[in-house]
Amino acid sequence: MVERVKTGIPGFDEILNGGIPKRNVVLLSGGPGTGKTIMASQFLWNGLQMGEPGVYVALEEHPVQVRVNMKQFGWDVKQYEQQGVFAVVDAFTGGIGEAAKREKYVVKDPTDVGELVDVLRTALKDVNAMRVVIDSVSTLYLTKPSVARSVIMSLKKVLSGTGTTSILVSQVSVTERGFGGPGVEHAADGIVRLDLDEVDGELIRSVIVWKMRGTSHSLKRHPFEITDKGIVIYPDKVVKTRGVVG
Ligand SMILES: Nc1ncnc2c1ncn2[C@@H]1O[C@H](COP(=O)(O)OP(=O)(O)OP(=O)(O)O)[C@@H](O)[C@H]1O
Repeated sequence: MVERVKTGIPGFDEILNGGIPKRNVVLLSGGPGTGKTIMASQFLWNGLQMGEPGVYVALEEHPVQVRVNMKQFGWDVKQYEQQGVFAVVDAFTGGIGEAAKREKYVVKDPTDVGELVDVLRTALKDVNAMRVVIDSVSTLYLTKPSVARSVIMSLKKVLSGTGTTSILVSQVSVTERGFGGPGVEHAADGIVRLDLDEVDGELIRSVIVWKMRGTSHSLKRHPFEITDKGIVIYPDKVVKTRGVVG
């Protein structure tokens, strides 16, 4: 039987038939404001509650902001950082600024994937990470799409070498049907896509598991909500092209 990592996100483990197969590198893809960062943070926080250490690689936001954002959902990671079971890798500031000086894991040149991999490897080892989030991988190849696959493969090597299960956040534009480009999509073990669609004058959130190596899973598009406790997916409901059918 395949070993699984429970996301603990209400409804998500159900549509994954029990959770993400261990060691999978999952691309979490979606347009702006679809809930990628919240879902990825919730995955890490739930891991901490289950005694599974984690690492958050911040490429899009200041590490201080990452902690503030998580706290808004009641996910205060401070004590876990102090205990050494959670780490934020700062791949955002380049070490510039007063707040950045207090960060333990800093990537001096965030465009240098080699340096990022080295700092990540240290953080993974220090906290004995079982879960990792990279938010977002798109930042690493935005200006050079041709290197996307090699970037993902370098990350995959360090991640699978340590036995972690990971979520790589992938940003796509509102109109894009794909998940972040062919190199990335084929290299990932799983693809989960979040969407935000206007239906009858209202934005509807939905999630679909496009692929997940090592398991069967729901092939349906399920509605979800963002609450003040995080994401809640409705596994018994399906979103059709227009409107929600219960
Ligand atoms: N407490 C909350 N309750 C309900 N919805 C919220 C709450 N906080 C944030 N949201 C919703 O979540 C959205 C942001 O989610 P998130 O930051 O995860 O998006 P994202 O997919 O990472 O976007 P981007 O790629 O633009 O960074 C907001 O636009 C808002 O609609």
